[in-house]
Amino acid sequence: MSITTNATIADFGGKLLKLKHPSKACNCDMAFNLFIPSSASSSKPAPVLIYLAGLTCTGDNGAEKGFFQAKASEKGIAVAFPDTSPRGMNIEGEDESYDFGSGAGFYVDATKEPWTKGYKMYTYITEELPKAIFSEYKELDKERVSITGHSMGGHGALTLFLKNPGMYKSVSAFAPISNPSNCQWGQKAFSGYFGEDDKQRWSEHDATDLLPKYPGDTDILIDVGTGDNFYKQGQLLPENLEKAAKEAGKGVRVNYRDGYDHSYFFISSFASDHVEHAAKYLLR
Ligand SMILES: N[C@@H](CCC(=O)N[C@@H](CSC=O)C(=O)NCC(=O)O)C(=O)O
Repeated sequence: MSITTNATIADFGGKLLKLKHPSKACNCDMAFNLFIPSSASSSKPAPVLIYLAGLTCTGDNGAEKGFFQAKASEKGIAVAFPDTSPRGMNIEGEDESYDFGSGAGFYVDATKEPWTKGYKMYTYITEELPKAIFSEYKELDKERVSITGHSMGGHGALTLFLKNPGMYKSVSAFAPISNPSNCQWGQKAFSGYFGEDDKQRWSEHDATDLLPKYPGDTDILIDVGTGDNFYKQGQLLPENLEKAAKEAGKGVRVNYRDGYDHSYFFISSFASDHVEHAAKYLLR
């Protein structure tokens, strides 16, 4: 699987690569960004933190506005910033709304036509992208991977971690969609990608349902802004995840950040805390 380098940008002592590769899962070329710290080498490979972005985003948003690289460079951690959906599938309705279709893959494998044609972001993030990255970049360590994400990407980070015990060393999230089966964004996405009636599958991609079933302890870090309009509208529902954690005796720490909104100003303000959280597990 070949990766094309479209740009190499000096960044916090390391390099930010703008990349593209053919994806079988998504049935199209997928772009992504990859930050490699200067400390990474084939004899001392760097661990990787995956950052999953939210609705309307590409792999550029986190790389250009998230401010992860400062702390990642200091800690010697690489950061991968994938896209949020396949692109250009020519499916009717694909570009009609910001919260479904292009830019809104929800990190699931669609089971409902016509979305099965390429909306396989779960397989892409858990299998295909890591395979491509680790076969190309010997300076990165495939045994040490953590995951984080924002909003829809926070949902992705939490569910991929909880569905795959051992795949990721740690998880954290910024303003995650924490209980998608019970909010408008999640209901629209799951109805479209899985069908309205397949509630079992909805539950298999819902962090609040998955957490109690996770084998073992968790140490999940979440930040949410109290000025976040999507939080106020009930799209995020972190309290439901906290309640599930309390009942199941799992570790989830939600920091409610006074006055912060849903934007990259919020993400960049707390990005270093999330890299530190990943570092605790990636570097031990
Ligand atoms: N256009 C939409 C709002 C879209 C939006 O706010 N997207 C967020 C993620 S929301 C959850 O996944 C985002 O990260 N946007 C990109 C950015 O650079 O800020 C609307 O009008 O409501």
